Amino acid sequence: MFEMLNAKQPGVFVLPSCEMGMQFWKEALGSPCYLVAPMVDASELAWRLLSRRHGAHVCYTPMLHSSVFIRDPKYRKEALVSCVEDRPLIVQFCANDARVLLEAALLAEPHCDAIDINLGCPQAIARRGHYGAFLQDDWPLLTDMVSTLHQALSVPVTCKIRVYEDIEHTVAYARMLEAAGCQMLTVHGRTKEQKGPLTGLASWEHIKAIRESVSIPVIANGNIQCLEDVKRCLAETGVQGVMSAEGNLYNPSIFEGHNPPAWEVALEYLDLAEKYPCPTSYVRGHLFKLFQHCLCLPENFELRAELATGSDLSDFRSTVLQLRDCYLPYHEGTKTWTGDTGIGYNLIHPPWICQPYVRITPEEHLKKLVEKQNRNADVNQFEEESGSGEAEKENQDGITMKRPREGSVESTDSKNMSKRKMKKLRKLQHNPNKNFHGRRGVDKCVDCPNPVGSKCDLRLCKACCRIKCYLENRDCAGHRILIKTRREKACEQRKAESQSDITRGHQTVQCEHIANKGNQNIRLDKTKWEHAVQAEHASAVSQEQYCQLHTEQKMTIENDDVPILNV
Ligand SMILES: Cc1cc2nc3c(=O)[nH]c(=O)nc-3n(C[C@H](O)[C@H](O)[C@H](O)COP(=O)(O)O)c2cc1C
Repeated sequence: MFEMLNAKQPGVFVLPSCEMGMQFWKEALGSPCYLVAPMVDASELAWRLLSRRHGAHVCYTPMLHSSVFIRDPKYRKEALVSCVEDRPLIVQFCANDARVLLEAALLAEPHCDAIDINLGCPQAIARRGHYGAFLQDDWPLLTDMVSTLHQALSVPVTCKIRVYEDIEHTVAYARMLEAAGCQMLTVHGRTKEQKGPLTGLASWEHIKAIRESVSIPVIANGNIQCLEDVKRCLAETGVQGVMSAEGNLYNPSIFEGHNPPAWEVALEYLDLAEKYPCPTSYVRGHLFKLFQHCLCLPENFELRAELATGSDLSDFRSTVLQLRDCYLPYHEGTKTWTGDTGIGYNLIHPPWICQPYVRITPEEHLKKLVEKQNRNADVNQFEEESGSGEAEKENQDGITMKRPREGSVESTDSKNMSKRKMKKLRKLQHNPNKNFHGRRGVDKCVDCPNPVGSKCDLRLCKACCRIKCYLENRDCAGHRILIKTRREKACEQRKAESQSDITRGHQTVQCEHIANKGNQNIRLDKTKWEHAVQAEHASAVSQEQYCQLHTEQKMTIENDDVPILNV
């Protein structure tokens, strides 16, 4: 057998990393086939233990931030809670610096069986932080990170990746990681563009191609909703194991091939969460997923609100027990379930049974979007013709705006707000926390039942205060809301710039380019946006100002998730 020198213990010979990988999968992990994915806010200790009781062989921690992990002992303590039953355990980090990652991994290695690097996160936050799937084209950096861990750690380093569209390129990527010292590779068979409503199906073809080209163990991820999918995936791709995320969240017994009533696993989970506490938001998130179909039924809207506002485990337990009391007679057959959920789609099982969450396909999503746009266009045309509701008008800057209905949030001072902010404000205005009935010693906000900000002169909660400040152009020192100050600052800056007539003609062209995009959120190239943030204090920078200040720079208008400049 081929052997090589061990850098950690000179004079000792070790297996090459590919063979170490197989040995690691067999001996340290116990030849696992069923793996529970790393999941932010969801694969916490209590959930991992529940999943292990129901067939999971290996679990991952949620993704941890390597740089925060090394500098913040509190984060470290809270992020890495485990116990003896919680093995084999893989700790996942995101990172973009080999030294920082190594420092974090050295702190975590005594508590786990391997360190995983997240190379699959496709979210905007990963783009901004430069980690996850946004590192997939920086092969020298990845080689550095993987090889640094491989040489210095006493536990193996593993990676979780997404695929490229091109199979050959994907295979080359996997081989590069293997050569750098990665000892197990989890392949999520979707590209980094396949996310949110465009998630679609994962490609097992890509996973199979990787499996056939590397010698380290490969774990398949994507399209796993039930045990039949697991078996099919193992047979079709030849991988060593299969990882589930959403399938596991909606049915923690997925690997047992069992679909239990939701209250059974929910009560078991609540017991575990009592023993191994975690933030209530995680518990609430799990219960919402377990009872997703029941909570969509109109007769359960009150229980749904109860779950949304529950503040401790006893509140959650009470909601679960009420749901159980409601559906147990149907489950036991003493009452007859008609099978009509009235929620507009068909379920494989009755709604109280844990079952997969089936997303609409990207094609359906796009079709719906087009239909919605057409409907909106019809409404706008009707309103314009009849002179009612929203119609388009031009503001002083020549930007086309929707004319708002009177009395709505938009009606007062909306031209400075982005669509996203408007949506948030509208939501807050219409959905204050109606279930807050006041806590002892805490006054209610003047405008809604939420608790008042203790330092707010207006006697409002933060959400209402922000709305008031937007509408009345004011600041709130207590809530540290600086709307008036920022607007004034922006105004002064604009005035100063309009006095300067350098490259005036060029500026006009650029401004038109921006203005022609209407009052939509315009997505700008990240580095330029960051430059704008640093140089001109983002919140005070409008698109127009940005444009004036950067006339020479060619702006990229992207169609992807990057920070948004608010007008
Ligand atoms: C709630 C949630 C949190 C996630 N957090 C992480 C994470 O921390 N690290 C990671 O690599 N992937 C994360 N993912 C992605 C999953 O690990 C997995 O790759 C993806 O959901 C596809 O698997 P599935 O089809 O079984 O859901 C997360 C997914 C979900 C649903």
